Amino acid sequence: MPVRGNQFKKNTLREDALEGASQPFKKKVSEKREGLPKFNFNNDRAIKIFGLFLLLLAIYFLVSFTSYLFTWQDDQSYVIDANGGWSNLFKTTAELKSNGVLNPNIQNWTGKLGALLSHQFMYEWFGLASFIFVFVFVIIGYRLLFKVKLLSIHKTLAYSFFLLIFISVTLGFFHSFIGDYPHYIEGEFGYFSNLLLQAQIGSTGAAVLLVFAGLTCLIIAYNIDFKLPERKPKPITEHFLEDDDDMIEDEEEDVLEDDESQSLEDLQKNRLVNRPTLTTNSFEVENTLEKEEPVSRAKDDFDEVVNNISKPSPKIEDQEDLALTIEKTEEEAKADELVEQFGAFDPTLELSSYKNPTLELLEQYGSGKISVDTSELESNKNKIVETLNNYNIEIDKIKATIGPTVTLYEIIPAPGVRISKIKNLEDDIALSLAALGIRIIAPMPGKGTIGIEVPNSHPEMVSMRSIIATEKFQNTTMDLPIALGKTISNEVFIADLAKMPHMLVAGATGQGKSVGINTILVSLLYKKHPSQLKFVLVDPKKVELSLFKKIERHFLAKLPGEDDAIITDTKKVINTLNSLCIEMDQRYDLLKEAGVRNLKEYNEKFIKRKLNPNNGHRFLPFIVLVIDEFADLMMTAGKEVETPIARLAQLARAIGIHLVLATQRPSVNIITGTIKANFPARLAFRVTSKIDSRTILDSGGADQLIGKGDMLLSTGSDLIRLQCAFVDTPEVDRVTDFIGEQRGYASAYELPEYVGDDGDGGSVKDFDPNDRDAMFEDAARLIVMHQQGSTSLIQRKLKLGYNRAGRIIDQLEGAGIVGPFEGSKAREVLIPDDYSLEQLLDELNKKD
Ligand SMILES: Nc1ncnc2c1ncn2[C@@H]1O[C@H](COP(=O)(O)OP(=O)(O)OP(=O)(O)O)[C@@H](O)[C@H]1O
Repeated sequence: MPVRGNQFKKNTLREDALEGASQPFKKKVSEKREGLPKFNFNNDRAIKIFGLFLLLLAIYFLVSFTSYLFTWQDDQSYVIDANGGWSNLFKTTAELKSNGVLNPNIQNWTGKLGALLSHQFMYEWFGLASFIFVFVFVIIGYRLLFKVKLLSIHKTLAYSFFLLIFISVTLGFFHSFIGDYPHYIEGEFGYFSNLLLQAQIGSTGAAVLLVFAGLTCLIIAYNIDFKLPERKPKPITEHFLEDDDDMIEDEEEDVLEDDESQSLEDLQKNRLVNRPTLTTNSFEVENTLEKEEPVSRAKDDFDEVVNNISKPSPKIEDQEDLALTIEKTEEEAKADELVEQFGAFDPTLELSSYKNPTLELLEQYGSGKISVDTSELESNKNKIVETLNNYNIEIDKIKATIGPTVTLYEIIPAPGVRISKIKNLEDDIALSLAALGIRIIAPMPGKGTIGIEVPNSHPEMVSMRSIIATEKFQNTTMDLPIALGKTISNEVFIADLAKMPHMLVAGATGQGKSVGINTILVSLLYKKHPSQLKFVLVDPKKVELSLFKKIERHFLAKLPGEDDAIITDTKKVINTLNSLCIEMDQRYDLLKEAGVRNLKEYNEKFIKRKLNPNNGHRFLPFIVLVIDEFADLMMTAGKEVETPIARLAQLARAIGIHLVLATQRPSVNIITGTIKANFPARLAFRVTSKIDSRTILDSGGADQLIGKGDMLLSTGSDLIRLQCAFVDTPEVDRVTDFIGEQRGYASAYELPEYVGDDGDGGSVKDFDPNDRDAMFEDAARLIVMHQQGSTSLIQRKLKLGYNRAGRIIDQLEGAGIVGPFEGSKAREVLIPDDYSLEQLLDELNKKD
């Protein structure tokens, strides 16, 4: 039975492994876990306790049933129904005696309860087949307590149920030939079932039925073949046959003797070859747990199976079975074997105890119901009709859709009225309705109507909580769902940032832009696991995004060696953007190697263990770059910022890097043509001029919004008016606290290092022996010892980050210790042994 690695690697071990590693963190957690744990079914502890209970119950049943085989006669007068049965459990000796119990001193090794239980199961129910219950309890209990799958629970239950009945009835069948009374061999169930069967179909019928049931079960379980013995071709002469047989026997004996002479040695060798695979298996599993590295864990799994696969597979003996077998490539076979052994790779396993923020952290503002009274609707309708009539525009029909901030009046003009005429009267209509924020949509896309949006006199706030709580959000299958708010017809609006794939956000100061960005970030935090998503946050104002600092070890990405995960300095922004470009290029290389087109396919392949982590493959989280005040950056750095942003926006879609740029000043020198062209999704809060609205949306309208989260979302073709979900700073604070207090990764997600134009970037040609990494020699020895030029080996054994290990391998290449990068294969090791390596290292040291 293969060991299910993923099961081994569940919480318990990991948390133990962590104990030594991060004391301060542990302290925090224990502080948090004051009070008694809640017991619900999902509670891991409750499951373990239940598992333990089942295992102990199995032992109790086993002892009680076994003891029953020897003591049933002594205890019989106590357990039989005629003398009280189960009710005897609580009776005193005197009462028992008066009930006719001959021997109140119970002989069963598990006491009165055991005697009653075993009588119930063995005599009254299923006889000897009752031992199956012990087996079932062990399988389930073991699984729940140790999280190790001995057998499939479904199959165990199904087969046990069948066997319980089958064995009981079969034993009853045979017992019926010896005696005509129920016995603990088959139990009353087996006995009476048999009586019934024999009465209906006779002994022969019952026998046939039992054989049929038994064989059917075997066929279902093992798909056994029924083959008649083959007739051997007739020998030509008897004499020849005898000689031949002798010859064959002699030969076989020789072979056997030879075998014996070899056998001990061979056996030992075989054991040496085969055993370590198994022991490494369990050992490595634990080891990787301590290291907490999902990539190296997957890699160890991979290595093992490569070992296993290279072992000769058992010979196919039955040549005549012409069943069609579909050949799998070696890669696929490897992947299948890995999945079979360890289960699919689970990126969330490293932080398996991570909990998404709860709904209670968010505030419920307002009643959640829209309150627009009919008099307001009526008066607005009359004003619209009057105004239009003043301009000789006849209306056929008018209907209102009430939204949280505005009400949409849809008008069907009388035949012959030109739509452009109404559009031209926009300002006049707004004036006569005396309301700010009127927007005329003529015509309504997809409908033959004209829309007039009129703000409600009492706008309803849309709280983030009310959106997050909806089924639509909870059940969404979007990759990066952002709960933007509600539409004009009061429907929850959720967009997928992964599909957008980048977004420009603009709005004058105080109109809800910062709230909008928080809404986007919080939505994603409610939906994603830290292993699936990383934010790169740029906040030149230094205050807006500072709350997210707390989730650095969970959700933030930063440059290696940086202290602050939230970037406020322009120079660092440029480095980060370029670093993201490198990450993008690396991801493209990985995708190319994996032969897939996008991040989703890549990760699916990785999860199915079809990609070898030895070749640098890793689970790729989405990266969302948020720049809060883009205008500031463009003013100070211009092209230096624009170029990488444009590159990322153009190319990063497939590899899961998405950009959200926000600006107060949506002028053309900030939102340049290049940037605009690559940001099809634009979100506009109220802006101060029509020109600004055109810059951001390519149309007017944003200047006529009413502020406070009233916004327009343009997704290329559509323009949708939305009321942004409101999330206040204290709520964001609570959400980030909730996440920050949980166990996180050792550090933020490390982006590739970007050295800038003047740096050397660790290139081979620039290898300088004086500028070697401190771990250079250790890495060299490791590589030569293993004769395997792999970055991940260095990463794993020396416990280094990916980037540093990558730099060291480049330096090793520069020093001539490993060969150049060879795509999917590990690099060639150019130094054959330790001795040659030490000589080379000496030489390098002399050059210092
Ligand atoms: N979705 C919303 N629903 C209700 N009120 C909102 C909403 N968004 C913003 N507001 C109100 O508007 C105020 C200003 O919002 P916010 O701080 O987001 O503006 P801003 O555009 O980011 O301003 P600045 O650019 O100066 O930071 C908030 O304090 C809140 O009172």
